[in-house]
Amino acid sequence: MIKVESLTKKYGGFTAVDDVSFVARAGRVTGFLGPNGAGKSTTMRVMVGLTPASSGEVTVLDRAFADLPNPGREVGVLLDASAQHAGRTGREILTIAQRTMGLPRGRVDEMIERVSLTPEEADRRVRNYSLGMRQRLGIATALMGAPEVLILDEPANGLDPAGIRWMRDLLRDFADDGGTVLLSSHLLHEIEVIADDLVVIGNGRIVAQGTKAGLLEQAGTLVRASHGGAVLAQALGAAGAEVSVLDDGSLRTDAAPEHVGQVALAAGVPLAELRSADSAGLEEMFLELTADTQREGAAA
Ligand SMILES: Nc1ncnc2c1ncn2[C@@H]1O[C@H](COP(=O)(O)OP(=O)(O)OP(=O)(O)O)[C@@H](O)[C@H]1O
Repeated sequence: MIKVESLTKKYGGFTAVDDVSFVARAGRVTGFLGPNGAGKSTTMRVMVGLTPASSGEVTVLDRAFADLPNPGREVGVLLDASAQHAGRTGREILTIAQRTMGLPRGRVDEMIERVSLTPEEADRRVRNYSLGMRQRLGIATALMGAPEVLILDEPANGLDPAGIRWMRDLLRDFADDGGTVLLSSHLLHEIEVIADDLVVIGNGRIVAQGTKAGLLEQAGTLVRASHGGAVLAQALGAAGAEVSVLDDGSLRTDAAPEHVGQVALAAGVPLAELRSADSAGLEEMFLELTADTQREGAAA
């Protein structure tokens, strides 16, 4: 389990992480989601003792990371796949990790195989690795000590579609075996398939958190009128529903689809589409929640 309590991180006068609290539980994959610069990496860096907190605290398995006697055996960390000595081979990097953690030598080959690097690739210098190969090497290092917790910053970066599926399966199995997985992404679709819980951050603040199912429910209903969208929005508002207008002119509302259908019928508005919000609805909600932090000013 990872517990973040009222964490604040300031760089001079700038608050990168602002009173953030959440828990990543054992047996579950927690997706840490937010646009570029939202504060995900900073939170994770504090988590593993690379950056001191300005206030608040983070515990991993009920202890501060610095107090874990052999951290690699308890927490697997992948923050920056490129932060490796470029002149070393993948095998050398894994061997250093294996020795530091006091593990049997055979563990290196086991991990190389686990992340599907070929022996020839493992003997190549990291400067010649593709980004996807670096990620695989980083995941191999993180898994080396058979930890209970995985903390991964944007692990899907650079992986091809088959690699992304491979990683999903790996993380799913890890959580199903009772492990805790926290993984960050700026792309909802990248983690929503695998995450059980989501923590959404924007501008250093948590803007939503909960189970994926609960957040999907909150994402409500999507409705698109053939014409008369404004009339429908007004009628839904008059019926006590919350309504927001999306970029394509469709509406997102907290009213149930059945209720929306009744309101549309009463208002004489023909519908082109009516459905419970699925992942597209979650994406819209994510964009709305973090709208003021999106550089492109996306969302309604
Ligand atoms: N050492 C530092 N000094 C000053 N500001 C920093 C420092 N490290 C991070 N920041 C700022 O803190 C904010 C949060 O950065 P962070 O890297 O945590 O975001 P992120 O959510 O991981 O973004 P991305 O998805 O782009 O990786 C950014 O505005 C960043 O510029």
